[in-house]
Amino acid sequence: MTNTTLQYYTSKHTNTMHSHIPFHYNAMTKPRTLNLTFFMQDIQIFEIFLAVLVFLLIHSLRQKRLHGLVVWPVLGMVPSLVTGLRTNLYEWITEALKRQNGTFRFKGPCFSNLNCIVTADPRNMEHLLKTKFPLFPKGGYFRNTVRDLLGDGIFNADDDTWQKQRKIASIEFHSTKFRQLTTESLFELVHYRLLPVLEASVKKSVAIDLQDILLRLTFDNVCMIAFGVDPGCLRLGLPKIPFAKAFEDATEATVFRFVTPTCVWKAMRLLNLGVERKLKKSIKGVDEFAENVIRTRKKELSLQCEDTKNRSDLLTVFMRLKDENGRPYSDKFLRDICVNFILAGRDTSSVALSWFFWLLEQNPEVEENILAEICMLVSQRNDIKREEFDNSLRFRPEEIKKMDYLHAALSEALRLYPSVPVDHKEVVKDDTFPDGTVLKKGTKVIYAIYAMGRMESIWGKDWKEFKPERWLRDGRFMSESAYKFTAFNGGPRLCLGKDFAYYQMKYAAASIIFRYRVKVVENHPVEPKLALTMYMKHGLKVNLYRRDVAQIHRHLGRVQIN
Ligand code: HEM
Repeated sequence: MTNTTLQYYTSKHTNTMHSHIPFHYNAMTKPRTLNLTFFMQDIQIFEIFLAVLVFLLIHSLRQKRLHGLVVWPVLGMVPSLVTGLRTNLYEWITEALKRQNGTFRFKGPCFSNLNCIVTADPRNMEHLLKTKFPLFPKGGYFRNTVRDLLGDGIFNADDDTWQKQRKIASIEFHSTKFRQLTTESLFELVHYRLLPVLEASVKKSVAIDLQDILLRLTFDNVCMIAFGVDPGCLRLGLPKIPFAKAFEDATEATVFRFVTPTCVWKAMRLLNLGVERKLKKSIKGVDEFAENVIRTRKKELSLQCEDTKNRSDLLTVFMRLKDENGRPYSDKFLRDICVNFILAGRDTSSVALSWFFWLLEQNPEVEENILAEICMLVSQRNDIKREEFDNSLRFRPEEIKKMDYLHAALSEALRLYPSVPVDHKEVVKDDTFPDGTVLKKGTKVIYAIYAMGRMESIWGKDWKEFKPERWLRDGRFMSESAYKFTAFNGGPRLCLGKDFAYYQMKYAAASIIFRYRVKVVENHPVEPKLALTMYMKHGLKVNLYRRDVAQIHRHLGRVQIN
């Protein structure tokens, strides 16, 4: 660079915005001249950098005002999402939705599969789940991502394949025989397995992971309903069960696909690498178990054993039926049906119960009210004396059904901590949401169930409070619109197991609360895990203490005893 050029730079910079920068030029010293040149170039780069930064800042603030989140060039909203992932993603979504009046468009990099509409607006929910139901199937993206594990089962199916399964399963779920199966299997599990495991921990004075124990309970229970087989996860010693482990690994590895670019996980599957290798292995474990049960059941059915005639589990029900061509359903289809029901009922009730017990500890007045309701109901029995109310008490189905306050408390826990925190649909035809959001064919829609339970516009100013009373009118449980309280989905795809889930949760909760006080271990961290279901990331470590009989009798004393 010549001196003239240098002078040009010098005068430009000293005369304009950088006149404040100290600058000494000595034409006799060549190396100094060079240093100076670089220094000046640095200043230019710095200027450009500063200008870009200011531009980005103004642009980002404008975008944030428009979209609720900062939109970066190329990366879109991904940097904000990373912040959410490092803290609590569900809270992050909730805050973004609150800023944007219930709906926002998430913009990811154009090459990613992250672009979607996120909503928590009840008007949109009704539109999505009921009014325009055919326009919003699960869609190809979801189906392809979970097909290896779920096949063509109810969770993963749309249109005719879904309708067929839904119809048969719905008839089955409402049949007397099935209700009998669910009540009896739960009774056995609670009294002969759950309570002995809990009592053992009390005797040894050791803390237990209540979430793990409840997961074992619901896993055994749903396997009895779907396959008619008890895997025996919930037993003293809490054994490792290969099928349960394979199922857990397979779901975790499948979830991983949602956060991996499609081409990447497909390449990994092809090359049998990493998580995909684990997924393949665990699906093999699930399949082997299913094949074995299906083979044995077929044999039993062909022999017309007396035992099989009374079976009302889903596998046996579907095995007795024929498809539209008059042929028995294939083994693969039977496997898909059972695996999907296990997924649906495996962890949803147990994680809901875990959050419920955690909330209960912070709201002792709610626990007292539940205990009072239980005592009031059992005191109405005319075949038992007050002195006989002890650990051996077993609730009757009609008593469980009448536990309105407990029902309300569980609904309140599900409002704040829904087992399925977010769900997804795909748009198959251009449409517009009632709130004016334009939806193009192929757009993914995420409905934020967790956020919906925390909207002041839906639940009022006291939305933060754990308040079962908000569900009660004159002491009776009053359900809320499925498009405001979306924990069980709504419309034609409303959770099929909702009634059973409430019965199961109420039975297990009442049986525990009647006998024990549940105390969370001091400083035990409680936060949600990122998964399809809202697990507690570190489980729920608790100590159990036998309930004081005097406390039970105090409640009983307040009600009329026969
Ligand atoms: C607290 C407990 C439960 C909650 C919060 C819950 C929630 C849900 C939700 C949100 C869906 C919609 C999922 C989707 O389509 O993406 C669903 C569907 C379903 N649930 Fe549940 N569920 C619970 C327990 C159960 C249980 C115990 C069973 C069965 C034993 C069950 C069976 C089903 C089935 C079969 C579907 C699919 C319905 C369809 O697509 O037509 N659920 N559930």
